[in-house]
Amino acid sequence: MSIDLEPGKIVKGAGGAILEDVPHITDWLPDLPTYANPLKYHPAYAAVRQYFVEENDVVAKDVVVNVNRTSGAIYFRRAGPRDKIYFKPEDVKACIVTCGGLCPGLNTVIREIVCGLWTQYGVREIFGIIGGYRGFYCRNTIDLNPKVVNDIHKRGGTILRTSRGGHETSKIVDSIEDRGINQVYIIGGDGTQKGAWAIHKECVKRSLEVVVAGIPKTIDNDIDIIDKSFGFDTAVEEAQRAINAAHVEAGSAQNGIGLVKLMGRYSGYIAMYATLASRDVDLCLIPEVPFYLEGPGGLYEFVDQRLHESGHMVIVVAEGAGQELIAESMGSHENLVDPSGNPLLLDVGLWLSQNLKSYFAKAHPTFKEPLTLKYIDPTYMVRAIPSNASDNVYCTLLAHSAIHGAMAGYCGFTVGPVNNRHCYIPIPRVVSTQRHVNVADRMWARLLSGTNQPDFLRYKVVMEERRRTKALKQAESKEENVPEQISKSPPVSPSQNCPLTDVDSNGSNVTKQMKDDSTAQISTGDRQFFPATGYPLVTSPVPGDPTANFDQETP
Ligand SMILES: Nc1ncnc2c1ncn2[C@@H]1O[C@H](COP(=O)(O)OP(=O)(O)O)[C@@H](O)[C@H]1O
Ligand SMILES: O=P(O)(O)OC[C@H]1O[C@](O)(COP(=O)(O)O)[C@@H](O)[C@@H]1O
Ligand SMILES: [Mg+2]
Repeated sequence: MSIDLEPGKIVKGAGGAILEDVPHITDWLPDLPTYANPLKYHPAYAAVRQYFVEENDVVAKDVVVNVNRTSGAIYFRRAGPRDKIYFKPEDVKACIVTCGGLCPGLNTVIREIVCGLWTQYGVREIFGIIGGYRGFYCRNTIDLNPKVVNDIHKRGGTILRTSRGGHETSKIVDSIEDRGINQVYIIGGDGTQKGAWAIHKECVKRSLEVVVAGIPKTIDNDIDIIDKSFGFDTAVEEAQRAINAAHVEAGSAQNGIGLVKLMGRYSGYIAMYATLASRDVDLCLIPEVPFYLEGPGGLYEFVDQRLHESGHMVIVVAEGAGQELIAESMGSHENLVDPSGNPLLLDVGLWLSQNLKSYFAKAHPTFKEPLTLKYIDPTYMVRAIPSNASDNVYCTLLAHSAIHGAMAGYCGFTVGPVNNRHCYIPIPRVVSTQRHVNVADRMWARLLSGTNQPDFLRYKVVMEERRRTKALKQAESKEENVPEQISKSPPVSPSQNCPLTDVDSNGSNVTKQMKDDSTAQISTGDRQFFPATGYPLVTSPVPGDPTANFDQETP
C-alpha cells in the first residue's frame, strides 16, 4: 500500500532520535478545549504515582543496537493515559467494529474497550457496528455496556460479527457523521488497518471531530512492528492438540504419517511455534521456505529416511506453503480471491497427502508395509476458540491503550507492544510491510536443528528442471521440433550435476540430470511469486533479501 507517513509527523529529537508520531485531532482542529483526565479522581488509579504518561515518553523500535550507530534510532509515542483529554466523557459517542477473519480474543478486546470507557472515563454511549465495515451503512448498531459484554470473553468469535470486503469509505464516514460518533475503535488485520487509515483521512478531509483507533488482530501474526498479535499464543496452544493427535495416529501405525495443516497465509508463525513447542514434529513447512518433493534434499527423500529410522513421523504445514509448486503441478487454474481481495489458497494439506500416498504406493520399492497417512485440518478450530489467560491480559492492555490514546486526541494509529511497551504506531507504518518468519534469524535455526529437516535450498534449481522437462515432453508429444531455448540450454558443469529421481508414467524411477541455476526465473500462471525465490509477492523484506531486517528476533 502506498500510503506514507505524514511529513509533519516525523519529529527529530535530541541526539538524532526520530519519533514517528501519530496524528492528533488538533492537527486539523487546533482550537479544541482540553479537560482534566477523570482518572485523576478515580479511586483505583489516583493512588498510583506516575500513572500518567509524560508528553515526551517514547518507545524505541529496536532495543538491540550497535553502540556506534545509535543516531537515527526510531521511536514511537508511548501509549497510556494523559493528564489532559480532548473529549468530555459525557460527549463521547464511541463505536466498535470487528473486521476480517476470526481470532481468539476478539470478544475480550470488545469487552475491555466497553468496560474501560465506561468505568475509567465514565463514557455512556458505546455502540457496536454489526458485521464488519459494511455494517456501518447496512445495519443498525447495538448498544454496548458492561452488563451486555460481561461474559463475552469466555466465547470464541466476535459478538459483533465480522466480514470481508464492503469497505466503502465515504458511506462509512457518512454513517459516522449521521450517528454523531466521535470515537471509532476498529479491530482487525492488515486489510482492516488500511481501511481504518482511509476512514481517518476522510474524517480529516471533512474536518470532523472524530478519532479513529486501530487495534491489530491477526492469527497469522503477520502485522509488522508489533511484538506479537493477540490470539497467537492461544492458537499455538490449540494447535498442540492436533499435533498430539497426529503423533498418536502416526506412532500407532507402521510407516505412519500424521499431517497437520495450520493457518498462515503468507507467514508461517503458527506452524513454526507449534513445531517448536511440540517437539513431536519431524518436518515443518512454511510459506517463507518453498519446498520440493523429488530428488536429493527433497521432501520424499526426507520422509523415506525418517520412516526408515523411526517408523513414523509428523508433518506440520502452514496453509500458504508450497502454493507455487501446487499451482505448477495443477497446470492451469483459476486465481480466486475473497471479497477483500485476498487470494484463496490451494489446499496444500490435501495435495501433500495425495502426493505422499501415491508416491509411496507406486514408486517406493523399499517399503514392505504401505504408508498410513492421517491428515488433520484443525485450521478453523484453532481460531474459533476463546483466548487463553495470557492473551486475555494482553487484549485488556490493548483495549486500554486504545481508549487512553483516543481520549487524549490521538488518532490514525495502531496500538501495540513494541519491545514489550505499548505504543501508538502510525497506521501507514504497520501496513506498508507484512511480517514474515525471518529464516535468517535464530528462531528458524532452532527449528531446523530440532527437526533436522531439509533446508530445500535447491528449490529454484529443481523447479527450473521440472519446467524444462515438462516443456521437452510437451514438445516431443506434439512431435514438434524442440524449442530453441530448451534444446540450447547451456551445458551443465560436472560440479553442478545432481541426480533427480522422478517417476515416469509407469511408476518407475527415472534419474535425470539437473543444472544448478540460481538465476532461474519462475512463472506460474497468473499467480505472482518472487521470481528468484518463489516467495509470494508481498511488500515486506523476505528471507534472503540483504535488506531484510535481521535485527528482529521472532517474538
Ligand atoms: N486496502 C484497503 N483499503 C480499505 N479497506 C480495505 C483494504 N484492504 C482490506 N480492506 C477491508 O478491510 C476488511 C478486512 O480485510 P481482510 O483482508 O479481509 O482482513 P484483515 O483485516 O484481517 O487482513 C474488509 O472489510 C476489507 O474490505
Ligand atoms: O476463511 P476465511 O475467513 O477467509 O479465513 C481464512 C484466512 O484467515 C486467516 O486466518 C487470517 O486472515 P486475516 O488475518 O486476513 O483475517 C488466514 O490464515 C486464512 O487464510
Ligand atoms: Mg490480512
